[in-house]
Amino acid sequence: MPQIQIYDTTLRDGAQGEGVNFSLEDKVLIAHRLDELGFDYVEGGYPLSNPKDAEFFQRIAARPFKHARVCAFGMTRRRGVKPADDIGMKALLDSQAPVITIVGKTSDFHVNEVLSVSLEENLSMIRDTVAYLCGEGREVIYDAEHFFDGWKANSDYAAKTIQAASEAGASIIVMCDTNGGTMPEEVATITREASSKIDKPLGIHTHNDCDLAIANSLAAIDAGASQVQGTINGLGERCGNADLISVVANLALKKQGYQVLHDRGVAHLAELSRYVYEIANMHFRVNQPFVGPSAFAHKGGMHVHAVNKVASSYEHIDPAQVGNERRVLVSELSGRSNIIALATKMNMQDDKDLMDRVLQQVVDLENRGYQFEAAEASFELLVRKLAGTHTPHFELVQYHTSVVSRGGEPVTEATIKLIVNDQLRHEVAEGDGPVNALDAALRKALNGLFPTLNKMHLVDYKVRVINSDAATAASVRVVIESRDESDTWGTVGVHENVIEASWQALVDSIEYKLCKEDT
Ligand SMILES: CC(=O)SCCNC(=O)CCNC(=O)[C@H](O)C(C)(C)COP(=O)(O)OP(=O)(O)OC[C@H]1O[C@@H](n2cnc3c(N)ncnc32)[C@H](O)[C@@H]1OP(=O)(O)O
Ligand SMILES: CC(=O)C(=O)O
Repeated sequence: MPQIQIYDTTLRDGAQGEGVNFSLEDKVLIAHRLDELGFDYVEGGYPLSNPKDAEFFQRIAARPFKHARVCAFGMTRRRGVKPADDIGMKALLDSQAPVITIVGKTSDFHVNEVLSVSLEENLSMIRDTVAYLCGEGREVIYDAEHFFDGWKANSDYAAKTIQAASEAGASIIVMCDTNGGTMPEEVATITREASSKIDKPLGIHTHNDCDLAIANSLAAIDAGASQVQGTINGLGERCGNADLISVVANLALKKQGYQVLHDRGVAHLAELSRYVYEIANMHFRVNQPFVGPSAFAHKGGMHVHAVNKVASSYEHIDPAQVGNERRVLVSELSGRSNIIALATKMNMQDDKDLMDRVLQQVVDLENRGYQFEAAEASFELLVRKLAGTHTPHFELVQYHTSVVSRGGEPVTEATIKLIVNDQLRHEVAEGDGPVNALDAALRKALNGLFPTLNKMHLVDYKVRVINSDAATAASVRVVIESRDESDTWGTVGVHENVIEASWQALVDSIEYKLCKEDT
């Protein structure tokens, strides 16, 4: 079975994506995670570009990878300069990286119009650079920039560029669809043509400008490429690079005959994807294939009915194969099967009368603007309340919020009166806004009695107007996402008053946490 090398460039090409900015610490953490999961190459950055990228390689040298080879990225020598005198070469060698990835021009158009050198000088730049770095004992991977565009425009010249790199000692020639505009059938044809021109293996590096980066990567592999470059979650310049999460999952689970990473790596793809989003401080792409929270989320009543009988009826793989999980969503599109599937977690699925009442209540509440898809914790509390098994941990007597501005920064305050364990608790707190102040006052009133609340915090707060034609009398829906050390959960509140809607979602969030601790 051919082994396909997985080359990650999240830390270099991924960092070229808009809004992506990794600290040195972030880069080191991600790099080690990739190594643990069996990635073959990890490109750490461009040492000439900035001190952070240069330092990255020192950090990896101090704590080397177990499996992966670390690569430093750079371009061919500058025009008219000997490699030994080129500051780019010096930075690459100083990085001590055992692998150096060199990008060079393939397209005569780019050589003439962008680099502004003769076609011959570009060939010398490629040859000299690769030979010099190989002579210094490094493995050199050659990234042929604008490879497919160059090949279509002038295949003779494009072939000469990769022959120069190959003959100078590059270990692999990587065909780059730099502008992301190539179609899969062109990738396949050109890969076959290119492989007849050199006796080195080929790799593929694609961009997603036509939403074809993954298809193009797979097309090249089917046509004989043995390395695929890409990034976690498809981060990268413009529309991004090929998403290695999907590339790996497709190679390991959908296509026959390829070996990638090792089993442990494939089963941890969901975790890896979320880890990188978390470190990059980006939101998950909910419908991201294989690993997104919605990738195996079933909403339509007929789907859930079938999945409850045979999971494969609406799932192309078992979600556990990539470390994801099946979810059943509750909404106005639900049938009894959705409710039963969720109530199974609470062991209440056999109470048919209860299931009917829950379904009725969900449909009524959704009609009033509630949504339970992102508020599974509110749904669980609803089921417990209808079943008569929920004992609230506290009871509201009253809350009050105020915002006072005397021309400067407004001061927001909340007071709260609660009955907890038959005692009246009365607390006041300030906050950035009314919801933050309410949250602070509520915690003040409860923390002493329920210390586990210290471990929970709100991670997201969303407000949405749900019947906008009613102008200021419109209802709003508030969805709060909360987290503790092990779980994330969503709660919902709906009211004409945003504070009351927030309060409902806040109370559900805290009640859910306390119920979780009771069981
Ligand atoms: C397809 C890719 O993604 S390649 C990677 C792209 N990534 C980045 O550019 C991020 C890191 N880059 C950087 O930090 C900077 O661009 C540096 C340090 C590399 C260079 O900075 P500067 O010297 O200020 O040059 P600048 O970025 O303005 O322009 C690029 C220069 O490289 C030259 N160049 C471009 N490609 C190549 C190449 N393959 N070989 C040699 N020179 C090249 C250009 O002609 C230009 O030089 P010129 O101004 O003498 O014509
Ligand atoms: C090398 C590279 O990042 C590209 O050509 O897209």
